[in-house]
Amino acid sequence: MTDTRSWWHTGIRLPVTGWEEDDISTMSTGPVADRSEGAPGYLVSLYLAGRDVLVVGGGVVAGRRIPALLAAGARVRVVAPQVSDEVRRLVDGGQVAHESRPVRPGDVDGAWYVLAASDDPQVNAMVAATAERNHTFCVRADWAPGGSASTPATASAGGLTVAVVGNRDPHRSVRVRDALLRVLGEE
Ligand SMILES: C[C@@]1(CC(=O)O)c2cc3[nH]c(cc4nc(cc5[nH]c(cc(n2)[C@H]1CCC(=O)O)[C@@](C)(CC(=O)O)[C@@H]5CCC(=O)O)C(CC(=O)O)=C4CCC(=O)O)c(CCC(=O)O)c3CC(=O)O
Ligand SMILES: NC(=O)C1=CN([C@@H]2O[C@H](COP(=O)(O)OP(=O)(O)OC[C@H]3O[C@@H](n4cnc5c(N)ncnc54)[C@H](O)[C@@H]3O)[C@@H](O)[C@H]2O)C=CC1
Repeated sequence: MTDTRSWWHTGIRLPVTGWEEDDISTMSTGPVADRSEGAPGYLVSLYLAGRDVLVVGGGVVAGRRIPALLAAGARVRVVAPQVSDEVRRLVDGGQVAHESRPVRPGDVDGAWYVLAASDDPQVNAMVAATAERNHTFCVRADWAPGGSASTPATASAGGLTVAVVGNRDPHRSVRVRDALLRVLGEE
């Protein structure tokens, strides 16, 4: 049995403790709405040194993003039943903590930033909705409008970092990022 609480600006009901499959139907639209209205993101640079970051899922997307989190000094905790060889190497090397099990809502507690990168949309929806309730920014890897943050295509050169984020077109963002990197090289 799960206690639920109305969530003020969407009416979505979120579990206060525990999480059952049945809860998902009440939250699967994710935290929502404004994103589809085309408002641009407000760009910031997160200083994550010593701060807890939760990564849900330990596959291809997690493996691509965790190195950048570690480079920023984040304390990365991966919760996933299985991890890729790349993530396994980071776990074995002591660079990230890993809990080998399905994620639970309480895992979001205390995180400054969350990556919902499992391959199960319902799980990502639960994680994004729980992060929303906690006022923790969250990227949802399978369906960006359901999250509250996006991962830009980035590169650093000459003491500058460029970040390109578009409208869910990562290949275009990568092309523009690479073009900007050439400009940085000439600067
Ligand atoms: C919106 C955003 C939100 C976020 O996840 O943060 C998002 C969303 C989604 N991406 C999807 C697919 C892919 N994305 C990539 C690659 C990258 N995606 C990245 C960022 C972002 N991706 C965010 C902002 C993007 C922007 O607005 O510009 C990059 C730039 C940064 C990074 O990941 O580090 C990185 C390039 C890194 C580099 O090369 O340097 C690849 C290629 C690959 O994996 O090799 C594929 C495989 C398919 C393909 O090839 O097209 C899907 C569909 C998932 C599905 O099919 O279920 C969604 C979901 C959706 O659009 O809702
Ligand atoms: N945003 C982006 O840039 C991209 C997004 N995607 C999307 O992101 C998702 C993940 O993609 P990949 O990393 O390629 O998948 P993957 O199959 O490599 O890894 C999935 C991970 O999720 C974990 N997982 C499954 N159920 C879980 C649960 N209940 N709790 C915690 N972890 C759980 C698995 O153990 C595994 O570690 C997919 O849904 C895909 O659609 C895919 C490519 C790029």
